[in-house]
Amino acid sequence: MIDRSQVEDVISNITDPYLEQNYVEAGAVNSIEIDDQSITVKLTLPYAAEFFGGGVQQLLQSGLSSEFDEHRVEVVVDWKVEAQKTANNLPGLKGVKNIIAVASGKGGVGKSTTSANLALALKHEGARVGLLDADIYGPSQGLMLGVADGVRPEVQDEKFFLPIEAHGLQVMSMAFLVTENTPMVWRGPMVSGALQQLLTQTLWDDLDYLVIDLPPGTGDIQLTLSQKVPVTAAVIVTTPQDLALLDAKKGIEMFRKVNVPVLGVIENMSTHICTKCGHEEPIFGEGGGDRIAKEFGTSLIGELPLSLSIREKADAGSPHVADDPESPIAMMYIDIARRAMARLAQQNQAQEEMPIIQMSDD
Ligand SMILES: Nc1ncnc2c1ncn2[C@@H]1O[C@H](COP(=O)(O)OP(=O)(O)OP(=O)(O)O)[C@@H](O)[C@H]1O
Repeated sequence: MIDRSQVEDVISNITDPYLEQNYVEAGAVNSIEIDDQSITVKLTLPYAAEFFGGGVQQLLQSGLSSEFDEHRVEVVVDWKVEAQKTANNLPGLKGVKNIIAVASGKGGVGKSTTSANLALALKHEGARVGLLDADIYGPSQGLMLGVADGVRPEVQDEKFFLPIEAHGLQVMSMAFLVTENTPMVWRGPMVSGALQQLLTQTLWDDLDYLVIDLPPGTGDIQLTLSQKVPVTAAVIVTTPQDLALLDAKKGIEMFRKVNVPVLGVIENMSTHICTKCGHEEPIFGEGGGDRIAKEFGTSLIGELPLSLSIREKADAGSPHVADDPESPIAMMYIDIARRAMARLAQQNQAQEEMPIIQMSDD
């Protein structure tokens, strides 16, 4: 009779590319049932994996079937996103399991485009996702997600906003509340107050992830927001130029200072792909994102090319992942989303593994 440890041995030879752990050490094995004729393994991945889960199932199925060829092997893979601890143990937000803040050291690096595509990529894998445009100085998510001009969120009980649905995301933006005729002059404290109101007075409906597109920069506003908003973790968007990298470093340092875990760095406009011949060239230099990530003890979770279609699709209100989810560029965003989800899922694990420092009086 086969015993459980033999089955676990086979499973522990298979490493999840996003968790970078095998499925036994990742704690993903739910149950193993063995009898004379059959082996049934149930796995629960800690990140949304509507598509990727199928590949994992096949890998395990073939691995186990070839090892135990006298048995009928059945592998079932599902997924569940758990709420992770919030940074600084702030009370979480109703209806939201995890908040991912997307930040950049400076403006114009593609933070908003990346946030939109990242949110859509999380949704593509089956997660329930919200997107909060906190880029109060230049809110662009409404346009990018094709929300028609003049659309306003419904108000419930004279107190709560219902987020606007766009491409399957629950979206909220200050741009939905003001008109071109009522421009706002924001001062620091007003920004964080308004943003907190947007966050807490929106009725988010059972979200696995809320992506927050933060205002660019690493000044007081961003610092206050990172301390007051119950974020789970942050990602930093940068471009490969030296100056942008320098600012990205400041971003990482800022989150460190306020104890917000950084899931990693996304390098945008990494290379240029020629629309005529398809040749790919690193016009802004190579490997910068990777270097700063390593220098600051985090990692590069993805690179995106400078691509005309990324800009065109975003400008047209239908970002790449929504418009062409099977394309190589959409796959890059989806890959980044999976890596971010996997890192996030490992937050509590990492915290649990941290040594507890005992203080004594003597
Ligand atoms: N990978 C890319 N390839 C081509 N164009 C891109 C890419 N990423 C973003 N863009 C374009 O670059 C411009 C700036 O992008 P975006 O608004 O997302 O930047 P941002 O960092 O959010 O800017 P800000 O901080 O000023 O709000 C947009 O026109 C967008 O379509």
